[in-house]
Amino acid sequence: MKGYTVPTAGQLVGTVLAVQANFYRVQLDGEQGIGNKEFDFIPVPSPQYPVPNLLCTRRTRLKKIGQQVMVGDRVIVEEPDWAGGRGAIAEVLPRQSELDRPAIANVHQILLVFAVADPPLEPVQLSRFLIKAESTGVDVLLCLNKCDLISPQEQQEISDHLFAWGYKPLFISVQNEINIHQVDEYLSNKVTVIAGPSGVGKSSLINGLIPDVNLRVGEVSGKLARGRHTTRHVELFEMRSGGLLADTPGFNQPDLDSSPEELIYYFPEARKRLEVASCRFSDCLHRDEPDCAVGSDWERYEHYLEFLDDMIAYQNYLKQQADPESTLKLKSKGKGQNQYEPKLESKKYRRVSRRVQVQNLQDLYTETEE
Ligand SMILES: Nc1nc2c(ncn2[C@@H]2O[C@H](COP(=O)(O)OP(=O)(O)OP(=O)(O)O)[C@@H](O)[C@H]2O)c(=O)[nH]1
Ligand SMILES: [Zn+2]
Repeated sequence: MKGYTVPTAGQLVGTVLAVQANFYRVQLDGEQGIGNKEFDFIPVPSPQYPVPNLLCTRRTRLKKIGQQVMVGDRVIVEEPDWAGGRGAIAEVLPRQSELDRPAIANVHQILLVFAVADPPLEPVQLSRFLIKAESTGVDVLLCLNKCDLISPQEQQEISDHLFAWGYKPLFISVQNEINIHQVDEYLSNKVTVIAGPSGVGKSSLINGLIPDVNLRVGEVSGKLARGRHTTRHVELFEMRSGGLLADTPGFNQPDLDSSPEELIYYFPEARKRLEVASCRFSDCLHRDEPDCAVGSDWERYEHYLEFLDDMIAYQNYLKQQADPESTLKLKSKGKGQNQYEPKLESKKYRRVSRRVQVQNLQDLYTETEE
């Protein structure tokens, strides 16, 4: 082992990879010494942490001003203790973006993974995930796994549909190692969140991208930031390519909870039309209004109408809830579909209450870290 050198010039900047009890695991930037052969810091890189990380506390000053530190945050680290692998976070740099589920700052892109077969590709479900991803405002990458299960013709058909939707999917096969290097390339030096329904091969893919992550494919436990009590745990994993990857807690149908007016902008093919023309009415919902610039002659129009109905129903529900005279209650029919029924007793909105529960856990988690 070589001696360790402490960089003198400039500040130490790094990225928060995980929050553990009262500590923040910070990966220091390459130019600060990590990855730079002149420096050979302790702790020594391990297969689990290819780049040495510092376990940091949060400066009292940050606590006083109520500055939270979240996974993905870019931070300035002071008082590095290289031998002990410790440091202190002195400052949080301004966030470029902030996702709430999972709670990660500065995400560059969402990698949406679906399978072309087994489970079958369901257009409405894919659309729903795409809409949810688009609504975050970060870039969306679409990977279609298990391409070993379909013919080139079938692949072409899917590709044509998705092109009409405004996407250019990358067909991959984790099993046959098709285009995996391409995924690695897309993710290199970026912060990516992976999402997608169950069984499409996310864990298998992550296994291939992250060294020694030891995911047990097809099992419930041992998964990357997933499983029974891991929904609130968020962590960025270091990829061979230098990128950082976070998994999302498993969910099959993401909630569409933005406002109905925004929905159209989450469809790239419709958004394109609105970039070159305007509807007659500024509050046009693009259903049957006269002189609508969006129109109905596009493949996903039916999806749009379905999601719009969901969102309007959800908004009405929220209004009803605010009204103490409310007589409606929401019943989830599963698969993201909701139904409003006369309220028998004053119960809380189930889906919201579940989310509130998770949020409370998250708050609790953050609080205990203070
Ligand atoms: N044919 C084929 N099967 C694959 C491929 N990739 C993964 N699988 C299989 O698909 C099944 C599901 O894979 P997982 O990696 O557990 O899927 P997941 O998306 O993580 O699923 P959840 O953990 O439920 O969210 C496993 O049996 C894999 O072996 C592929 O490229 N081709
Ligand atoms: Zn319109």
